[in-house]
Amino acid sequence: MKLNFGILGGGSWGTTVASLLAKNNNTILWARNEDTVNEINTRHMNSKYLPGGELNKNLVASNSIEDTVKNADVIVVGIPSQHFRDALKIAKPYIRPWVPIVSLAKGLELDTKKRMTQIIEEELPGHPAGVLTGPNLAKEIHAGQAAAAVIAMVDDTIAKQLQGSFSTGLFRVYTNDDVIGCELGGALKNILAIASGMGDGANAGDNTRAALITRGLSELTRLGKAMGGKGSTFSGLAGMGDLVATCSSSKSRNYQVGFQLGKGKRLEHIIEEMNEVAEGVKTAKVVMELARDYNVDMPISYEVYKVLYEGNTVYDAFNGLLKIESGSEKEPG
Ligand SMILES: NC(=O)C1=CN([C@@H]2O[C@H](COP(=O)(O)OP(=O)(O)OC[C@H]3O[C@@H](n4cnc5c(N)ncnc54)[C@H](O)[C@@H]3O)[C@@H](O)[C@H]2O)C=CC1
Ligand SMILES: O=C(CO)COP(=O)(O)O
Repeated sequence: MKLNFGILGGGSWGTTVASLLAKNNNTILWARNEDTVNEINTRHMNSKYLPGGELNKNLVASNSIEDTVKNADVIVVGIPSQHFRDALKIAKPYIRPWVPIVSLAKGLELDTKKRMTQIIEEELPGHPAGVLTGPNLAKEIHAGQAAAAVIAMVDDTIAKQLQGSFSTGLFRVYTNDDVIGCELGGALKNILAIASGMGDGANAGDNTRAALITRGLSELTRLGKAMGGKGSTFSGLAGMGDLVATCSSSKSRNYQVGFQLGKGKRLEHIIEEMNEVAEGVKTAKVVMELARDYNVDMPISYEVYKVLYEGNTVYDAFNGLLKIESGSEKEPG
C-alpha cells in the first residue's frame, strides 16, 4: 500500500532513506538548508552529503516542517541524536494522532542517557515508536549497492507494514520486536568503530581488528542485555552486522575519526574538518555512565573514552587493553 512519508533531516542517511521510500511511496523530505531543498527538487541531488548519483525523481524536498509532516502516515527522523528531541518539538504541533515515528539515529542523548524511541515516547506519547537500523552505510545504498536492515517496532503488525514500505529489491528489510536491543546495537557499535579505526590508523593489523570486533561484540552485548535488549538481537543485523560493517569500512565516519586519531591527529581538528556527524564521539560519554549504572565491564569503550576525553594516546589505549587479564570466552565477559 502506498503511504505518505515525512522524513526529517536532509543529511546523508535521511536523504538516502527518503530516496528509497520515494520509489513506492509519496515522500517529502524536510531539510533546513534552502540550497539543499532546491537542489533535490531541481537536480535530484544532495551534493553536500551525497556527491554523485541521482536521487529518486519522485522525492520532494521542503523547507517547511509543517508541510512535511501534516499529511504523513509515517514520520521518519534522520536527525543526529543530540538534536533529535528539538526537531520532534518543532514538528509536534503538525503531526496527526497515532502516526508511527521511526528513528534512523544511532546514538544516545547526552543529558538524559536516553534512546531515541524513549525521546519519541516522551515528546509524542501515544505514537508507536520504532527504529530502522543495521549495516547501512548511506553512500553504498545511495550508489545502488545491496544491503539488509531491520525495522524494530513493538507492534508486529505495524512493523510488517513498514517492512513493505521500506523494502526495495536491493534494500532488504527484516522485522524485530526488540526495539531496545536494535537501538542499542546501532549506538554502541559506533564507539567500537572508533576503536577499530584507531587500530587501523596505527597499523595494528588484521588480527587486532578481528579481536576488537569480537571482544567489542561481547561488551556491546553485555551492556545491551543489562539494559533490556535480547541476546539474539546483538548477533543479528542490528548488532554484529552493523559492528562488522562500521569497524571495517573507511566509509564509516566513526571509523574515520578513529583512523585519524590512530594517525596522531587531534580530535578537535578531525571534528572541525568533518562535514558529517560521528555519533560515537558523544555516545562514548553516555556509555561510560551507563556502564557504571549497570555495573558492566566495557574495557574497549573505556580505552576509546580515555583517548577522546582524557588525553590518552592510541598507544596508551593499546597498552591498556593488553594489560587486562584475558578471561574465559565461556564467561559472559
Ligand atoms: N550516514 C550513514 O551511513 C548512516 C547514518 N545513520 C544515523 O543517522 C543519523 C543522521 O546521520 P546522517 O544523515 O548520516 O548525518 P549527516 O551528518 O550526514 O547529516 C545530519 C543532518 O541533520 C541536520 N541537522 C542537524 N541538526 C539539526 C537540527 N537541530 N534540526 C534540523 N536538522 C538538523 C543537518 O543539517 C544534516 O542535514 C545519525 O544518528 C547516524 O548515526 C544511520 C545509518 C547510516
Ligand atoms: O551506521 C552506519 C552504518 O550502518 C554509519 O556509520 P557512521 O555513522 O560511522 O558513518
